[in-house]
Amino acid sequence: MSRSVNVAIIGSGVVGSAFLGQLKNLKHSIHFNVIYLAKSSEEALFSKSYDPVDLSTYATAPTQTPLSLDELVKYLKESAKPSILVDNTSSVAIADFYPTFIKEGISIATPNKKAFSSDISVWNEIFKNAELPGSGLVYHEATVGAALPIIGPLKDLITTGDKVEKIEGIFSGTLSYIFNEFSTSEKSDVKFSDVVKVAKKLGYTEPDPRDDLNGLDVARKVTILARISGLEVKSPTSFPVDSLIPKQLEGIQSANEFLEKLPEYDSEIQKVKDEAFAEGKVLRFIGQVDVKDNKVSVGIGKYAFDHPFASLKGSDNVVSIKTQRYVNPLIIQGAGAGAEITAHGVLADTIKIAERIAN
Ligand SMILES: NC(=O)C1=CN([C@@H]2O[C@H](COP(=O)(O)OP(=O)(O)OC[C@H]3O[C@@H](n4cnc5c(N)ncnc54)[C@H](OP(=O)(O)O)[C@@H]3O)[C@@H](O)[C@H]2O)C=CC1
Ligand SMILES: N[C@@H](CC=O)C(=O)O
Ligand code: NA
Repeated sequence: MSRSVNVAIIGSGVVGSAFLGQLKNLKHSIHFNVIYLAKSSEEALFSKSYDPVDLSTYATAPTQTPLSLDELVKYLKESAKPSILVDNTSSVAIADFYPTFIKEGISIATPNKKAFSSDISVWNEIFKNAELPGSGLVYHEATVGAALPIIGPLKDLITTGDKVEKIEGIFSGTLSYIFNEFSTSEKSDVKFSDVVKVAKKLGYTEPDPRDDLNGLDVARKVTILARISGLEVKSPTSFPVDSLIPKQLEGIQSANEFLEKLPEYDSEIQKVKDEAFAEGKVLRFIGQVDVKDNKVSVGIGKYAFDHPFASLKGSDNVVSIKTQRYVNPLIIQGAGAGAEITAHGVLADTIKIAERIAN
């Protein structure tokens, strides 16, 4: 008989619905039995008898109120098979519950950065519990650079005895696009506020572009990489993070009003771009982890026209990892955001877990 696992999925937004599509079409020797699907915080599909959720009809099938997280733990523990929780939300409440899921033997695959990049106490509890006998596994490759292989290879290097010296990269698909368009090796008069508006129109930004421009998303990714590399980063606000939101616009309520007023501040960032251009450099929004000097930072950096970061295209991410073994840094580059790209990273993690726990 083929091996199988039970799967509980939370969230069916941009990444979640792509994940459900890929899982529906998955061909694998292990059977993935979806016994719980919370489509949103209001609607869930599950049954007391653990009948599989039909992924062809989930969008229109009748729903129930989701289980509380305590109830979900109980429901999964009482199912006859090992279980994987796939968290495709950005919920802090769910992230704060990861230590409990793991302690109770439920494994986690997720692109949700919150648990790994908030207060260090949650991180410590997750990885302390993951060492307990019978605990669940935790895979979160898609929390940095979507499916790009960053976390897995970094952990492999460290586990096998390498020492990370410096990690530097462009970790935001949105800010990559914005700076790749705004600051180029060709002279251009394109305005920062216009590029932000186009990025929003193309669907690259968060619904409120300030959630990209404030640098916090990059700070979260950098926090994760710094912690894996051995630095005790307290939180994503415990180190310098440059915000691209002009000080004068910080108090504004609506995203639309913010976008209307942003052109008034174009000259500030234009000046920085022109100065860089005069030096033969472009601007890029980068995250840096300097393990040797115990320093983490997020902000605008200047790179020579012939530097690999300067020739980045579209919304690609790029990460440079310098270690004792990789004296010439290991460079990982490619799409670091998007529904299908992120979903396949989460599904690949789900499969990796299943290969270890299915019975
Ligand atoms: N989009 C991308 O390119 C990338 C995304 N990620 C990460 O992936 C995660 C998902 O992103 P994305 O799909 O874009 O975000 P969305 O906002 O599109 O989707 C999140 C979904 O989660 C649902 N949700 C929130 N809380 C709960 C809950 N308690 N129970 C059930 N459902 C809930 C929301 O529904 P509702 O609000 O209606 O309850 C929403 O549909 C995030 O953590 C994001 O940071 C990572 C890499 C790239
Ligand atoms: N908004 C993020 C998406 C995933 O983390 C990005 O632009 O990279
Ligand atoms: Na990744």
